[in-house]
Parts: sequence; C-alpha cells; structure tokens
Amino acid sequence: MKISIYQMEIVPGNPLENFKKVEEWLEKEIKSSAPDVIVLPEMWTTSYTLEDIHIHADDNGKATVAFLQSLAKTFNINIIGGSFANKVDGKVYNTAVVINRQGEVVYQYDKVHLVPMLNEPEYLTGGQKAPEVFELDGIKMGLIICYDLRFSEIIRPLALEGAEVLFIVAEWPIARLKHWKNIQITRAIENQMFVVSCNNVGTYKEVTYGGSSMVVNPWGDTLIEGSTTEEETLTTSIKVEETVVIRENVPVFTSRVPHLYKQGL
Ligand SMILES: NC(=O)CCC(=O)C(=O)O
Repeated sequence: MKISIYQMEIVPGNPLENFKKVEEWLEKEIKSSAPDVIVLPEMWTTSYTLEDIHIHADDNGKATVAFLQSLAKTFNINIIGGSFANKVDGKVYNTAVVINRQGEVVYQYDKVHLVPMLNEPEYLTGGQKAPEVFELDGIKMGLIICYDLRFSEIIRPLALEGAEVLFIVAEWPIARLKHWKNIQITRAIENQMFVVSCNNVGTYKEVTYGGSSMVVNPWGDTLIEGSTTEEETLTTSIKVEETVVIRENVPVFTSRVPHLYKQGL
C-alpha cells in the first residue's frame, strides 16, 4: 500500500484557499505517483482559528465531504481526509472523514479528547463515540485525531478488532515534539501495527506546529519522517503483512489475560 502524506502549511480561517491548495497538491505531486492513500492533517480547512470557528465551520461537513469525494473519484484514490471544523445543530465538532476510491464515505469520527492546551474545550464539542475499525482496499484500519494519541485505551480496541494500520491526523505543536514522536513509536510497538501520521507546519497565534509526520512499522522503526518546518509530501509503501509475522513472533495478543484487567478505567 503506497501512502502519501501532505505535511501542509494551512491557511488560517480560509477553507476555500485550503481546498485550492489540496487540489493543486494532488495535480502537481500526486497524480503521477498514484499512491493508494493520501493523508491530510487535522483541521486543515481552517487551522486553530477557534474564536471565529462558528463562521468558518462547514455546515454538516457538506462542502468538505463533497470536495473530498470528488477528488477521490477524479484521482482514483483513498483519502484519509484529515479533520475539519464541522457545524451540526449549532455545535462545532472536530470531525475526521475517510473516503474510498469510489467516493463513498467509509468512516466519520468526531474527536473525543479535546485538547486543553489549545483551548479546544472552550470552543468545540467532543465526540461521543470511540474510534472504530474501517476498511480501505480490504485492509483494516483505525483513525484518531492528534491529542487522542495520548490515550492508549482507545487505540488498543482497534488493534484487538484487527486494525493493522493506525492513522493520526494532527496539528501538534513543536513544543511537545518529543511526546509526538515517542508515543507514536510506542503505539506501533505495543499494538504491533503500522502508525501513519500527518502533522502541519507553520505558526498561528504564537503556536508553532512541528511537522515530523511519520510512518512507523510494527517493529517500531521509523520508515519516513518529515522535517519540523517545511511543507512537504512524504511518500512510502508499507507491507501490511508484516504485522502478521510480528504478531506471531511476539504473540502479545495471545498472551493477554483480559479477565484480570480493570474495565472502564
Ligand atoms: N491538536 C491537538 O490535539 C494537539 C495535541 C497536543 O498538543 C498534545 O497532546 O500535546
């Protein structure tokens, strides 16, 4: 599975400009290399323009989802469509969407853990449903949004349900880059899955985002890593079958003793 990540510098508060950027990126960088999946960052239509988020948020995700559906069909590509500010019944959610090559919405997820360090709880409403497994091209996968990465309890169930790839769409500040990189490697090793992340770069309202988008294999090796400052495309191929070999050699899942584990904590 060939994956291309758009480590994007988002134009703050301007969904149309960001639509244009993504379309131009596909034309220029992606069309000829024909990856199976592309990945966009968190809140890529607006960035963290939270004070004005009610103005810029997309009504029921209609414009953003239609835009991504049309790209998926035109370029015959699966899209991990990052996340966007999504206005539903007057509330704004941080919503991620996955579209397959046929332009069908395969999965949609509202960020459950809102990040206090970026004031999300003041402006956004948290999702009420933990992430679930979905499939693209017959491969089971999971998707989380940024701060969710710190919560292993929502990621383990995805691995137990057979996910072999975990996507993380993010706007992760450079100030906590050590956490960003190390937790991804940890999640890959503990769940014996590929971890594929897409972060943004650039500065908005004194917060600088740290790029370093990554692909980590289930052994914990970093296959590719973006710079901390540059907008760039990261492309690599993963062999999803590697998870099977590693899960046989280090049989963490069969060694589990779930009846001893505390539930609901
Ligand atoms: N956008 C985010 O969720 C940022 C998360 C973050 O800054 C952190 O976990 O640290």
